Amino acid sequence: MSNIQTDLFTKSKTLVPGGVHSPVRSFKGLTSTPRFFKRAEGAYIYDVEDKSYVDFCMSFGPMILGHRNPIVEKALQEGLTRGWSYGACEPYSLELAEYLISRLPHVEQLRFVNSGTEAVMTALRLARGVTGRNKIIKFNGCYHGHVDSMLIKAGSGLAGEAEASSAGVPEGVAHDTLILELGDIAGLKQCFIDHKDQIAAIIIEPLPANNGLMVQPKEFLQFLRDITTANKSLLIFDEVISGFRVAFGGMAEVTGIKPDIVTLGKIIGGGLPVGAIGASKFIMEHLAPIGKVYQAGTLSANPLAMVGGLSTLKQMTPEAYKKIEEQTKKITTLLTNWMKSYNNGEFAMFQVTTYSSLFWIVPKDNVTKISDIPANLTENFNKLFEVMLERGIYLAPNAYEVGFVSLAHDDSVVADLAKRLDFKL
Ligand SMILES: Cc1ncc(COP(=O)(O)O)c(C=O)c1O
Ligand SMILES: NCC(=O)CCC(=O)O
Repeated sequence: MSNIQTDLFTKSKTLVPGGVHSPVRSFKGLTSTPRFFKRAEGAYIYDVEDKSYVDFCMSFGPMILGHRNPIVEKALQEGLTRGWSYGACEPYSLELAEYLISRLPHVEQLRFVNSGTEAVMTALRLARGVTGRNKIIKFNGCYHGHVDSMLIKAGSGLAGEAEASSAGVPEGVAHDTLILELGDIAGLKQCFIDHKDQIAAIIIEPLPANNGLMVQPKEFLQFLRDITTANKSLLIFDEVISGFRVAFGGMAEVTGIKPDIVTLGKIIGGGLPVGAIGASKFIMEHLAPIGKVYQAGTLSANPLAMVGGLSTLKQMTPEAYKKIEEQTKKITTLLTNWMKSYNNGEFAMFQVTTYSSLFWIVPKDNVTKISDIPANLTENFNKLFEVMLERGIYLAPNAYEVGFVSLAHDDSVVADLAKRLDFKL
């Protein structure tokens, strides 16, 4: 590692806590220090010394077309000439809203915010406002952004920690979050008995992808739908990662299960800061200015972000989804075979769990809940990560984060990946 990178990190640590603006960038537990990147293009990201990396972090998901997609870039350049924030009504959010609503059968209205975290924060307040109840059920290992009440047994940067919960969350807030294990049907039934008429909503990542990739059986999601309906509680699908990633309509489309409220983010901004809450007109009209649930934002529905989102989504055709899944298969097969043969089987314990264009490198198959995750995951992942980094392959720097493939990961990138791994295709 060169001094240029370590010097930047040293400087960064004097200016920013831990040297990072988000903990999952920090290379915690790794031998190397964070790479500082100066530009990105297609499937590649380039550090300040101009070393290229095949990027499988892809900004943690939004860049489904790859970096600097020319159509998005042109739309953004045109957008810039119109000014980039008005704090007033504009037509660009209507176009994006119309595009989304016409394709999401469970959404009649939506509201744009600036991040997935804001979307979840609003969804929870809305669920409470609609039902007049306070308690929310969340699942161990699911991450819903850095909302106080959701930072209890959360995933992402808290995954794998003994407590997996944040300091600074008042007891009163935590009291209203009920934590269950994924798949625990008996526990859920009991919970609805113990807290009769108090549960506002169940929130779940219908494809949990923040504690590794813990694919849930459809029957479990259907059970959540049924038990919430039976108890007049709401079902919130947090599709910040899975929305427009696994299919245009996310896991709601894949499973045919309709949530009452959906939270969106990442891809719907195409790499600019956007989140959204969507639901029926009845639920959404509980929001101010019509309803009594307050929600607001200076930069909400930022015109440039709206244009970034729409120009991204318009390129996600059924063929595009087919293509990205084909490329993911090629990449994960290559990685699996390489790991089997590398250095006398040093990484042979790993396999690659894949769902659509997401993947997770893990020493076990069929992980559906936290207790299935092998204890040796981080130790082995950290070794693998360093080898990959050295060879110019950038995974998210944490064993519990998933890998993201983009449409820019074409066959030439797959061939280059093989070359970087010294692996014959
Ligand atoms: C499922 C899920 N919900 C919410 C969030 C929070 O989104 P943001 O980081 O944009 O605040 C994330 C972020 O990774 C997420 O994966
Ligand atoms: N899977 C977790 C994230 O995407 C969050 C990224 C961040 O908080 O920086």
